[in-house]
Amino acid sequence: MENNKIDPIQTAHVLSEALPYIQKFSGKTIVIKYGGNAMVDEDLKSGFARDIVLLKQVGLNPVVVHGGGPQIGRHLEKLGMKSQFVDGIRVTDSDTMDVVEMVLGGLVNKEIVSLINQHGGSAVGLTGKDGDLIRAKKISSKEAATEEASELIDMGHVGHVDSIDSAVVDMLVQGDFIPVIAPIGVGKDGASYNINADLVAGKMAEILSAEKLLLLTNTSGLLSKEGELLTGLSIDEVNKLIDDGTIFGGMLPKIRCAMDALNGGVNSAHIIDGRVPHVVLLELLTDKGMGTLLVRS
Ligand SMILES: Nc1ncnc2c1ncn2[C@@H]1O[C@H](COP(=O)(O)OP(=O)(O)O)[C@@H](O)[C@H]1O
Ligand SMILES: CC(=O)N[C@@H](CCC(=O)OP(=O)(O)O)C(=O)O
Repeated sequence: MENNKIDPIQTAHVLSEALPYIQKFSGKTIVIKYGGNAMVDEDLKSGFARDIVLLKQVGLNPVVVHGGGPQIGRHLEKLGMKSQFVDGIRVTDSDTMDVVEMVLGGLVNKEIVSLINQHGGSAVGLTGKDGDLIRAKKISSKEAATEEASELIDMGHVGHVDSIDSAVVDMLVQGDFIPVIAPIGVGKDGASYNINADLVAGKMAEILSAEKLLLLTNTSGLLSKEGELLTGLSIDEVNKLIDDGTIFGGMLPKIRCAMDALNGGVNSAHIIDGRVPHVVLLELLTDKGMGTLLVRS
């Protein structure tokens, strides 16, 4: 009887608060990166899927790009395989690539698709191979090198986005489907590439001229060394935080891709806490700004 405690007038007020946002974002594309660390429990996953359906229902065009790093890690562990990371990027040999493709393109992608469809949406799952959506190029050892590393590491099947042909995504959006994209790219020779999901989401937002890029992760946003939430940051401020080590690990590709998306014309990028129920609705359709907002200048 939890619902009895909620003031109905307050509920109506919250619903009414959504109107200007629905009007502002109607017909606009919102790219939502759903990180593996935000897929914490069944209720959260189901709530996320429901919110995506709601966005579509009120006229926004959500495009989901998902990760699944922890899920890949768990499956590699079951198989007795180890992972090495360089700056938050997984070194991916051929055997690891097989597992990445199975977990991201299979398990994780289809779970999200299925949840969205259970809530009345029409989701279609894709990897970058479908419709030649994401062309990838292998990242070179030099590109992957960190300042501390004394030797160059071959990253194997790790790619960066060479180009995106959004035809298949455009077709799905026009047909009122919700695209759900796994971050696997295809090389010129047809080989699979493992691409950090943040990078795919950033480029996808740019190519689709998205209004917003939302990055759902497992922190309340970008934090200072003292643990305070930072927001309204410009590119210069972010660069300083990278240089002084405030931003590290998995946050590095996230921040870099958000900055690239802003430079590429996306209006705003937000790093938000995917562990907060309905964080997508809170960010998009209420007055309460969530997490870290990144701006061009
Ligand atoms: N300045 C920072 N603020 C918040 N998190 C940070 C920061 N620097 C590094 N991180 C790390 O980045 C992680 C988020 O990246 P990642 O684990 O790759 O998430 P996801 O799987 O959602 O992409 C956080 O959990 C945190 O450990
Ligand atoms: C090259 C690379 O590191 N790829 C990532 C792809 C998944 C991902 O990005 O998942 P999250 O968003 O949940 O971190 C990986 O193998 O973990």
